[in-house]
Amino acid sequence: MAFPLIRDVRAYVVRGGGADYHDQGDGHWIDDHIATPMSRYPEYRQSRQSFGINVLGTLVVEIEASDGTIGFAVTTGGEPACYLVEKHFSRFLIGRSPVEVEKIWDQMYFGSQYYGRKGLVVNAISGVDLALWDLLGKLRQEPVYHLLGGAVRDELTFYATGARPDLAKQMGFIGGKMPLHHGPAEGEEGLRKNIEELATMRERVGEDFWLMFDCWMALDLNYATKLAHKAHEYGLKWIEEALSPDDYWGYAELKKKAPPGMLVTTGEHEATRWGFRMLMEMDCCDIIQPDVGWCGGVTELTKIANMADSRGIMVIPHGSSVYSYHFVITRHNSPFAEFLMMAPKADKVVPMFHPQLLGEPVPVNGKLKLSDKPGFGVELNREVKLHRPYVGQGK
Ligand SMILES: C[C@H](O)[C@H](O)CC(=O)C(=O)O
Ligand SMILES: [Mg+2]
Repeated sequence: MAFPLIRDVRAYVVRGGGADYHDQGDGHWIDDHIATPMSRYPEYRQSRQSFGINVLGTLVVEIEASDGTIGFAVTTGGEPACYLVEKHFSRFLIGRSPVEVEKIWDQMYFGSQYYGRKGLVVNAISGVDLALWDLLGKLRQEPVYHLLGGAVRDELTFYATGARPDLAKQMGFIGGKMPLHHGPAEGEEGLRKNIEELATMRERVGEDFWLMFDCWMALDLNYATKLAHKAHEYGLKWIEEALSPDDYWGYAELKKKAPPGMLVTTGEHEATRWGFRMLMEMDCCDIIQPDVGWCGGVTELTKIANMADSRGIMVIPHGSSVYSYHFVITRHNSPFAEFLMMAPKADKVVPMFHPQLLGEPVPVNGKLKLSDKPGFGVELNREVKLHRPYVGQGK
């Protein structure tokens, strides 16, 4: 089957929520005194926006084929990622067939390796990769999960991330992951408050509902170990991203020191097969949590997940809405998915990437059946303000 060639690649910045889900207005639970590596500075403790967590905004990548079909994707990366896509990566796409997914990924990665390898550059690569899969699905008139091998179960099952696991339970989710509010700089009192919050939630949700702490890279090994042992008493299911993503040695120790039965999870800020190989070979965690918009896209996530599968490690992708749903539904070692509660009070289910996607599906009673719409099954909401700061070498 002959495919139309790629004739244009466009990259835009969008502000206000969406894929940059930390870019929210005042009073949102996601910016309410959450422990971070910057919490050691009192002036950056109350709000993550104060140190610039939302400085980038969303990157939108559109790839247009010569028959006018457009694939698109959103991820975090904003203006610097637009520069990379338009000025560097578009050369590996324009005039090429959209079926060359592997070759295009390889050329983007190795063509930028001298300044890239992780972080923003891999976010930009991920955005292009996801837009390419969306284009392929739209050209073939098939959902991406068909292209990835087909569903291994009928529907997705979700846990919720947000400030109100008690409400998440009422909404049908299987568990609730709470942000950790106090880090090591807030001493014993902060530790006590963290445990009190867990104890309160445990009382509200009962014994069997999963409760987890998301520590967003804020802790050191000693604090994380103490927190894990104190939280064990209240049945904490997992302790997430307790340490810096670079501290593989710390994670390996934490996994040894965690109470029996408590899972150590990490990986949302890790990238590529090589980064995840390190986490797995060093026995850093029980569950890896790649973000498909940050780890290298679906092309790279497949390689990461295959490695994890061979080691009996679960892959529960971080957030990412439809981009992770189409992957999770195809994998036995991804038995459930994350849903980020983006309602400011975490009291209702709203689309995770609102307002950037049209037709974004959401769980109902904690479950979701994926549609058969082509690509990732969503359209770009053109009512949001799209800003194209650079123009590359397209039509
Ligand atoms: C709630 C966390 O601090 C963060 O904003 C989201 C995250 O790490 C997750 O969903 O996992
Ligand atoms: Mg997390």
